[in-house]
Amino acid sequence: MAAVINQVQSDTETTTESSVVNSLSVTNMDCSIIRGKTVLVSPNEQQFDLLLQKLADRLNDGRGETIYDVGYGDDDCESGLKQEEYESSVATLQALSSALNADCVLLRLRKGEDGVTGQFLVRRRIDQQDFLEIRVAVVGNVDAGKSTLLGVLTHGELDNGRGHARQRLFRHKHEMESGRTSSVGNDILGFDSTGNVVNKPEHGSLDWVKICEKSSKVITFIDLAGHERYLKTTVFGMTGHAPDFGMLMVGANAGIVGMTKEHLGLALALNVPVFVVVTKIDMCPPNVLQDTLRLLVRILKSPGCRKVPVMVKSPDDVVISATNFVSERLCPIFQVSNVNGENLDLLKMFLNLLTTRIATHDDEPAEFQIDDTYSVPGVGTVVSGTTLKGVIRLNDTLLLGPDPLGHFIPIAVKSIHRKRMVVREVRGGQTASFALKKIKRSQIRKGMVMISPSLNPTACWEFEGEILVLHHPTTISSRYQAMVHCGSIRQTASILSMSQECLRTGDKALVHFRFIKHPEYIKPGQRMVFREGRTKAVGNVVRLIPQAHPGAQVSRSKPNKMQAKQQSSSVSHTSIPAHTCAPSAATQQYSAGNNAEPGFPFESIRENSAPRSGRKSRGRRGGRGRTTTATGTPQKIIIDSSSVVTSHNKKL
Ligand SMILES: Nc1nc2c(ncn2[C@@H]2O[C@H](COP(=O)(O)OP(=O)(O)OP(=O)(O)O)[C@@H](O)[C@H]2O)c(=O)[nH]1
Repeated sequence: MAAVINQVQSDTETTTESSVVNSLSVTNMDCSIIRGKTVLVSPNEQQFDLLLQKLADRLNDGRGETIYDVGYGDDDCESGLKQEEYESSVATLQALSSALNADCVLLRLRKGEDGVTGQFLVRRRIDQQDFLEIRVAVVGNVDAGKSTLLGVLTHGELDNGRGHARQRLFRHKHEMESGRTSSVGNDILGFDSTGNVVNKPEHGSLDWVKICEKSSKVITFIDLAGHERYLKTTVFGMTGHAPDFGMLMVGANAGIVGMTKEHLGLALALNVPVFVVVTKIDMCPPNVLQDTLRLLVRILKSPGCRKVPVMVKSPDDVVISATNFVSERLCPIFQVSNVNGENLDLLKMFLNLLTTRIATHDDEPAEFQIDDTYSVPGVGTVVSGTTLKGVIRLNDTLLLGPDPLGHFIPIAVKSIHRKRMVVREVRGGQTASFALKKIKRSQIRKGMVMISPSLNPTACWEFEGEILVLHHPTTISSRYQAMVHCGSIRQTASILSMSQECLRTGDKALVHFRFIKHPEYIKPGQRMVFREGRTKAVGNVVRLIPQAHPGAQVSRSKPNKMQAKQQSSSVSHTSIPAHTCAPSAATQQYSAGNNAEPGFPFESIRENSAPRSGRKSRGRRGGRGRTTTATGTPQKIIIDSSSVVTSHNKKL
């Protein structure tokens, strides 16, 4: 055994990881010889090769990292090794890891009656050009401590309780003055291959390129606004920035107030797994903290939410919750203080163990959604966004569009940046900025895409979506105009017809939408959420209507009853082609939740006694009751009504 390990260790010095794996003559893996709890104790050469191949596959699947169990048999009752067996197993795992240019770190050691077991993080060592990227959307009510926590995590300095740590994160003068986040901001936290934080602020600011160069994994926090006034921006951050996870922040003293449930509902609707961070435990009386936690647990367990809350209090809890977090049902809860630093280590450890949810789809044609545009002096037009599929390389020519006429134009990628670092390629799941050749910024808008020409993209004016109304104060009927958010698309659309005459809270319907300004690039299967004031409906795109063209005008007059019946029956009887999508699990979950509890998933649970701090929902121009509707995930839809017509034909 020792000879095998020594052989592999000396190999490592002279061979690269790929050559080691390629040199393995493991064609048809017979995994039966590497089963059982003792397989790592003293593997023969063939077993070692198979173990190496298996670990390499697991690292590839996990984009450079995996959690490895030592001493566990195929059956739980078989687990546990003698101390010396365990030590030999760990030595083998270390040899396997270093043969693959990876580090191996103990996460959890258990000594039971049956023997010793361990869980290890195996992570590839730093590649200066590549790192695993995880996006975490940070949501929660105003003053929950979102910006403060990000300042503390990324800059490594505690807060003074009066907003010291958040100052570094604000992007606008008015944010510094008011202490309120109003825009979508990004902050990064890098971890090296052994799980240590690499952020080292120099003169108070962070050098993103240095962080990325030293990191095997980078967490990007999408810092969103807590105030109701900026909900539209927050929704855009959740839909357009494709977060892997949501971090819901709750101030321990204020409790579940204001936008907390709204943001939780939004994450649920978008199928984004959520973990909760309760802040300010240093200044919160124990009975108030207990009340907050009790209410939080009740909300998470409620029929509309159906989560399994887990209080994280020790490193073991972190490992258990992180390894099971892929399932959207688990909801870890952390209790931290940004002032005295209590439990921040547990949170960092959890962040270090998060794994990406978006598959790379490297072999598929490239798709990139644009969420922002810039004009950079000396560089030209720059677009930023998320690569949804495929690989985009320097000098690739992609199709950019759709323009107002629905056309896509060829465009060459002049340079690529990932987190301000110059790179030669980006792949699915990664955010990036591209400098584009020969195009003006004014020709590009958020919501456009850059697509591989092989996809032959077409723009769409009209589509059908299946929606479930979670809550609406009155009814939604045809001619309802609302803003649709779909991935990074944000545009007003009209409802042309519905499978029901009107929709009320708890209703599910097939709805025919039409964009009012320009066509968009959307696809069946995209998640949809409707928002009106607060999150009220979810759904997904079911079918695109290709024959619709810009000349087709949206009928503004209310159809008579007969027309409405005809319209509704034509929609409800529309046959859905094979390529269209079945209702998503989330829609069904909401549906189930709503059967039990019509309306907003948590409507029946009363907030705690703390008063709501948010203002009344008002439009940007202060108009009364400007309503909004929404949709969401890989590409999500949110409808934000600019004029809502009730069943009595009155504008709200
Ligand atoms: N004592 C104490 N104060 C905290 C803690 N976390 C944040 N604060 C304070 O709470 C206040 C609000 O924190 P912010 O980080 O601005 O809250 P926010 O959630 O980002 O608010 P918006 O950006 O408006 O959504 C600041 O004065 C912080 O110093 C904590 O753990 N303990």
